[in-house]
Amino acid sequence: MHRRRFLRSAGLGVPGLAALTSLSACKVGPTDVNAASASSGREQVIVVGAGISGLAAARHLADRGQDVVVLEARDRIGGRIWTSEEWAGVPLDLGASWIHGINDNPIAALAAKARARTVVTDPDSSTDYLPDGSEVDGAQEKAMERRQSKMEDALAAYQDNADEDASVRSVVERALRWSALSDDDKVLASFGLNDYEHEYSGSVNQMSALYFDSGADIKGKDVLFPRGYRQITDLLARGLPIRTGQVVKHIDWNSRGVTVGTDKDSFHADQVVVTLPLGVLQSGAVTFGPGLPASKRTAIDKLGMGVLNKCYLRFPKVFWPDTDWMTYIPELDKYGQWEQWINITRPTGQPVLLGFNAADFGRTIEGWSDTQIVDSAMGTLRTIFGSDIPAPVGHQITRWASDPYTRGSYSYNKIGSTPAMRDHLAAAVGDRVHFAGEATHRASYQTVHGAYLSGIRAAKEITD
Ligand SMILES: Cc1cc2nc3c(=O)[nH]c(=O)nc-3n(C[C@H](O)[C@H](O)[C@H](O)COP(=O)(O)OP(=O)(O)OC[C@H]3O[C@@H](n4cnc5c(N)ncnc54)[C@H](O)[C@@H]3O)c2cc1C
Repeated sequence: MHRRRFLRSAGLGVPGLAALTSLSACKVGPTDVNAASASSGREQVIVVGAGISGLAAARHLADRGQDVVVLEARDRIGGRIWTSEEWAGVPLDLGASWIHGINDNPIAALAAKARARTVVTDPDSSTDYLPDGSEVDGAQEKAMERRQSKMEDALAAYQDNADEDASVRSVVERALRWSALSDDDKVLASFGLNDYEHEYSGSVNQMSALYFDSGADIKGKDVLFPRGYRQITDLLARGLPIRTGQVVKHIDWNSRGVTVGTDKDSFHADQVVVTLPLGVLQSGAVTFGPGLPASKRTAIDKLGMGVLNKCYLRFPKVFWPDTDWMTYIPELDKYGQWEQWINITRPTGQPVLLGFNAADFGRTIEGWSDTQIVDSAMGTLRTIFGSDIPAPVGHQITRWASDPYTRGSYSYNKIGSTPAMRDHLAAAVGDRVHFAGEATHRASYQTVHGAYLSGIRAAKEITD
């Protein structure tokens, strides 16, 4: 989730529209994705995974006349794009919400093609609350901005001068002379550290100070989809042969071709595009024969898979301000808990709040029951808005780290990793096995557009 309100970001620029594939020349007519052929014949290309990168690759290949089949473990497409229809008339995104930076963003072009309505959210439209629930005033906000600039300057100086990596936390604590800070100052600085965790999904104890922000800068406004992000994946998937409920177990290749074995079938093709999330690759749930090159195995081991979880709460009425964001600065013993909230009322017209939890706390609460999570969220909301606020009438909660088909939310740069490792992750093996997915995009990892562009890149390795 990219929301740099207090912090400046530096970067390289988002890749342009050139890669946007044509949607007009579907090779196969419109079909229900689940109704694709049940045979396991030989295709030219197998795509593993029906997330945005796999769909982008398959779309590109099918539009250029390749026989392609997409194998997807889940009973739905979209992967980390997942629009819940559980509450009638209120589609909610449990994975990605935003197009981050609409300027030159291929997803913005797809949204226009899908005629999908978007709503801008403004990181500066925010109400911020202190540990006791009182609102941050102008002077306090200025002080926070100064502190956070200091943190960012310390990290930038480290990147310029250090030749050894260290954690974001250790560099910041050293620069702020942590042990000499008052508890109040530590509370504010901790809030700043957790902001990095919400942006990059890794723990600041493990995030690389040298490379945590190595990705591209976000250009333009952030927009979200009141009718859900699935409009984008549905558009890309139209007419593609997609086999859902196929859990890939092994991918083997030799000079004659590729065999992909699932829990049900065996598929054969000339080439395969693998879009398994980094967390799945790390888990070893899918084996590769005759084995992956050492550089790719190192990249899989060293890059980090972070966590960002969502908790939607639906109330009988609105009791919060009409800013897009609300932030809460907790006491030190509640580090990282319920610090960031977004007001879903404006996009949906419904009294719904969305609370985020990232990194360690985001991971910890996956072991809690829904009731425990909602109680914990309500504790923070009651501190801010008082004990007489209504109880929620519904909730929807994600547990991305426990999900066997992603094992985390998105990749981040962990101590010991380097940006070049993303290129190693992306590299084809033996001209038969191609790799895509958000973690393989050096400039725009962590994003939908990065994943999309990686799928196009992998497909072009086959067609160009
Ligand atoms: C909570 C959350 C919020 C986010 N917010 C944003 C945002 O606002 N904006 C943004 O740009 N990005 C956001 N992201 C990141 C974005 O969602 C991802 O970068 C992007 O969707 C990843 O696409 P992908 O194709 O690489 O992977 P995925 O979408 O994960 O696709 C991989 C596919 O492979 C399938 N698969 C896994 N294992 C197997 C197997 N063994 N056999 C067969 N299939 C398998 C999975 O089911 C999945 O469908 C968010 C992510 C999360 C989790």
